Amino acid sequence: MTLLHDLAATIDARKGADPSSSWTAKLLSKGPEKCAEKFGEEAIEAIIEAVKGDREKLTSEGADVLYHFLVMLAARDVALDDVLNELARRQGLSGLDEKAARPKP
Ligand SMILES: N=c1c2ncn([C@@H]3O[C@H](COP(=O)(O)OP(=O)(O)OP(=O)(O)O)[C@@H](O)[C@H]3O)c2ncn1[C@@H]1O[C@H](COP(=O)(O)O)[C@@H](O)[C@H]1O
Repeated sequence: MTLLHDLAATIDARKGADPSSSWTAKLLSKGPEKCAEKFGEEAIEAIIEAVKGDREKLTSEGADVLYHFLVMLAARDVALDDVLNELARRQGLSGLDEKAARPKP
């Protein structure tokens, strides 16, 4: 189990929990659209710090992004392992080669 797996398990365990007891439960109770919106906000905050070049704030915002990404996945019942398996499938395949092999319109 990695830290991300532990966090995903904690997030899953918050499904249906009392929204007043946890931020995750509160966010999940608002539905997948709200979870996606929050992920988008966090991504934009990370982008701003990346553009500014503030490494410390980008690190902190990056953690927010990863956490809220996992919440967004959980809200749509997508398992972290499914995303990791997709990444594993792509391992060793150059992004440039993959793009060149796409069917031409
Ligand atoms: N990693 C996180 C994590 N990262 C960020 N957050 C919360 O995400 C919320 C949103 O952060 P913001 O700074 O955007 O807060 P905001 O109030 O929306 O700010 P504005 O948009 O209003 O400016 C805050 O309440 C943060 O505390 C997190 N909340 C929980 N976790 C993990 O999830 C676990 C379970 O948490 P609970 O569900 O709260 O028990 C925790 O033990 C942590 O491991």
